[in-house]
Amino acid sequence: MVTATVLDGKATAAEIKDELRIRVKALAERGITPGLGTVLVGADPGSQAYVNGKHRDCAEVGIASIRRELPADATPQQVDDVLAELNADPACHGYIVQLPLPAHLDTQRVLELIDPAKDADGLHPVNLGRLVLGYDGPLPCTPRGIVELLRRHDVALRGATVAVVGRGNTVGRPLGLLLTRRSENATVTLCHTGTLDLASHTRAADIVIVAAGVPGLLTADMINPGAVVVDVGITRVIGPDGKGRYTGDVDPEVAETAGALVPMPGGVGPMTRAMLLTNVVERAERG
Ligand SMILES: Nc1nc2c(c(=O)[nH]1)N[C@@H](CN(C=O)c1ccc(C(=O)N[C@@H](CCC(=O)O)C(=O)O)cc1)CN2
Repeated sequence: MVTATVLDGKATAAEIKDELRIRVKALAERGITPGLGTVLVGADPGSQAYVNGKHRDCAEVGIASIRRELPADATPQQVDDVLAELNADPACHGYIVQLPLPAHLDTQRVLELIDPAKDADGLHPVNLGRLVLGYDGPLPCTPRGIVELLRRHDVALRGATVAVVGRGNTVGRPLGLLLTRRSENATVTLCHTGTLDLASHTRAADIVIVAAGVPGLLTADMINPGAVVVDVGITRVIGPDGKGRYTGDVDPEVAETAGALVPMPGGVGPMTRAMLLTNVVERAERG
């Protein structure tokens, strides 16, 4: 039985898109149409679906879409050329390279070729460095989406103890940085595969955010009753019926012990998409 309050990321993302539509109209009055570019290498069905979703979102709020697709066996030079073209295109205010890239491409090298000013995902080392230093810049979309969702649902971060499970560069590590900024002022424990006795850290936390990519990792006995739990995990598993489905890092029984739950699906994913649009609109507003 779900007794936790469900923090609905889909509904909150819809609210944010309504707000963005108004900001995009104001930009149109100044003769500016924000443009989001996507670079997709290969034909992974999941990645194709995410990229399609991003362009649907753009159409909903009035952002122009710029799509670039390369075959799975694209050479590093072909990728470099596409990035150079988007870096130079004034109609493109920000763009993303859909991850994961095929194994023969060096992801870090590719991300470093993005003009930091057009880094809509906030994953360029310059922008991660700005986050470390507390300077303004595009923020990574998933961490930003989590903080925004908690803020809009009045989950107090100031003084809260937060256990973040996962130290990846796209979610866990930047999320720890975001939550410990002066404006958020949470106290964070960043847990990872080297953490001894994970449950002792999650049980001590007011808020537990799980981004480990391990289905069902967080079980009900690992949290303080009433804690706020955020499921960031999204792993494709094959069910007993032989069909693929996505599963989160939080065991369903957690919903009986947690005070509030950000579920998967319908939580962090839609917020990630909304933050991508926000990063592009902010960039266009800065001119
Ligand atoms: N360049 C990037 N690549 C990837 C990112 C990213 O932020 N930037 N994140 C993921 C994929 N992703 C966006 O690209 C993404 C994944 C899932 C969702 C989402 O809304 N999921 C749904 C559930 C699954 C579904 O219905 O398809 C949900 O949580 O409700 C949005 C975006 C890896 N690559």
